[in-house]
Amino acid sequence: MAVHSKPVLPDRSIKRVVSQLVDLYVSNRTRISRAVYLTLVLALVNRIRHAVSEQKAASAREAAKRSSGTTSSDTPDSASKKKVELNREFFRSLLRLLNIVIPGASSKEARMLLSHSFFLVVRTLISLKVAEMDGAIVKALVKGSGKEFLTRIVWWMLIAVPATFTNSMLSYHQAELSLKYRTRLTQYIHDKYLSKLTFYGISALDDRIKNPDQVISVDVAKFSNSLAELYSNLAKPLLDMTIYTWSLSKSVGGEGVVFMSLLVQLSAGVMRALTPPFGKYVADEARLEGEFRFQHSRLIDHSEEVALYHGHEAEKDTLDKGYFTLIKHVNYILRRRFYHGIMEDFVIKYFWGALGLLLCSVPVFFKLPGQLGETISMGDRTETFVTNRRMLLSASDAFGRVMFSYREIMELAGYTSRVASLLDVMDDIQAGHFEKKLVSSSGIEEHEAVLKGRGKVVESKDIEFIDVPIISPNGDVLVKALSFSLKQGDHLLVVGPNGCGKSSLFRILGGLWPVYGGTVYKPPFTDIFYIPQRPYLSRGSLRQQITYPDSLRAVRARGVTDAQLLDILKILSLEHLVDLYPEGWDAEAEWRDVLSGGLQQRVAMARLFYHKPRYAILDECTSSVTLETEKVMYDNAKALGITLMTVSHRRSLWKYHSRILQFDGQGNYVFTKLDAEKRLQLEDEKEDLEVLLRQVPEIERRIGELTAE
Ligand SMILES: Nc1ncnc2c1ncn2[C@@H]1O[C@H](COP(=O)(O)OP(=O)(O)OP(=O)(O)O)[C@@H](O)[C@H]1O
Repeated sequence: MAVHSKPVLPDRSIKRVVSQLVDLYVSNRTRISRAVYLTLVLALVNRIRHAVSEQKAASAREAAKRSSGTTSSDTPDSASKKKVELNREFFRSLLRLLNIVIPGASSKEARMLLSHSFFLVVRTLISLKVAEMDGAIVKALVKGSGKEFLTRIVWWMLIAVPATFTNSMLSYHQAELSLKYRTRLTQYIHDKYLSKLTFYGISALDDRIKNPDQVISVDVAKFSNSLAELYSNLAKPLLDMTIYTWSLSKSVGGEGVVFMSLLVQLSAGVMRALTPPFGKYVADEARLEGEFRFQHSRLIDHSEEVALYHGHEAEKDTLDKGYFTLIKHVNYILRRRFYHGIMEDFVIKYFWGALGLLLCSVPVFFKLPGQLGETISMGDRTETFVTNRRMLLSASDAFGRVMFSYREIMELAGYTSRVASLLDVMDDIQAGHFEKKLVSSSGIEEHEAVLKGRGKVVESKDIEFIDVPIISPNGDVLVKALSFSLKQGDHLLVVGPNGCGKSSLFRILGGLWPVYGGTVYKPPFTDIFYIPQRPYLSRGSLRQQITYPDSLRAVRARGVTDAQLLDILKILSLEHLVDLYPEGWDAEAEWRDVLSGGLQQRVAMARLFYHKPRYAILDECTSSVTLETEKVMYDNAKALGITLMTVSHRRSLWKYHSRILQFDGQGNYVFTKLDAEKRLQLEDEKEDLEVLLRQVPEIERRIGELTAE
């Protein structure tokens, strides 16, 4: 007897335990389902809380770092080459840009986003309804009920009206949002870029941003587009996923959905790990595009010089190199996208599709508690299947789009990094912090220490430098400590060999370069006018060339008439310019090409006569005009009471000055009164002696020959 009972007992008890467990599960199914959902939601909330606190800690660390004066990555060019990842840095940058493009809850952008979101919800609800109607149509077909079928078709057509309107509205909103973001961002950048001489600092004093033009014109547009697109591509699928999964779980059971979601999550995790860093690729591509464009604009700017040198082959080499570097990179991205696309397609379309079908079959093969049970007819079963399948397709499509949007997010990260870097660098420059590759000659640490120092700038009527070093942006010390003073009416001549720092002195005076030490007393910026060797001719009318940077309204506000402007032109024998084009003063042209070098210098002088500043810096600005014109220019400038500060190698200009600052190119200088006549006489004598000295060997040789004879 005992022989029979031994194997049967455990079997029975296992069966009993299993059936008890199943009963227990079925009776508590709703509660278990809720518990599973609750656990998932809690885990999600916890994760978000953790991420937010991490973000806060990182921001605090960064703020502390900034206030202590160090930068996050002190290597030059770090902004353009830094890693692009979905990390804290990305979210910080994105948040900053979001605050700019959507400035507040009541802004136009926020309102449009709200209305966009409304239409996104409407579209999902319509799709849900369509899925149900789909099932009902098939059910009517299976049942063979023609009347019901036709009624359903009419409803189907009716729902198409709001559906198509919603779709068009979504596309319109997306394009409009992208445009609005771009406008906000461009305005913000323009305000910053063109204030406090930031545009100068970016190109001359800092080398982190190579092509600000590319970032402002192209990358900002791409960022705005990408952001607007991503919202639709992310918000809609997320909403779809939630709503469809919820509806599905009602008919196929919550556990099934949770189980499938876990599988999908797992495969998504694997996919993410295998996704190449597309964000970095995009940032690199944008940088290479910028460099290629820059090479082209250089060629346009210097076309005449290149043509005269017959330098087209050399330029072609440079352009080809730029282009092929870009194309090599783009090809590399294409190849990575190809392999990634295969994997993405397989997982999203086929693997998840199969999982979906399995899920849809649940109500067909298994009887779920709460279901209608035996009363399910063929038509109902078909309807459920078709509706579920449709919802599942939409849900998996939504999930697919969320997954695909990972790549879009990475691309957004690329543009975010480019645009945010520009903003960061502009902030740094406005705060007086520059990063530039230092000269490698010697004592980089010493240079770094000097570059960190700051001198004092005091506004005053006269000009005075007290122990001010002249240091180039890459740390080259041109003069260790310069001291001189200049009263109004003391005309100063600055001389010295090339590269000794003559123009740099005026860059400090003009506020372009920082004062690294000592004290500078100087009049306000508006009292000093600068004329360079190659005058800048702006885009615009002839009148604007004379009055630049004053606008027509400013000219009229000053009470200056065209007749007065013509008088200025007459002084410089430029009155014929007004007759050059039928439009006269309003004629617009590319003046840089229309006017010769000498004419351009005369126009620049006319500008000086119009502005009549207290001080004028004349940096080799008469190199292309005749001595007579030069005389007219200087005599008239002095007659207007302008104190002149001239950089020139021309001796003919000495007589207009009473002070001289002479650099020797070795870091030394002399500042004295200038008696032009005496100095000219001395220079003449010196030159005569030098000629004699050069003849001495010849004379000695001749004497030797004569003695030998
Ligand atoms: N933006 C810049 N970045 C780095 N170095 C610069 C920059 N501008 C000028 N320098 C350097 O500073 C030094 C002095 O230049 P500066 O223009 O003052 O010379 P200069 O005495 O006026 O010469 P020149 O008579 O040839 O005009 C040069 O070696 C130049 O290369």
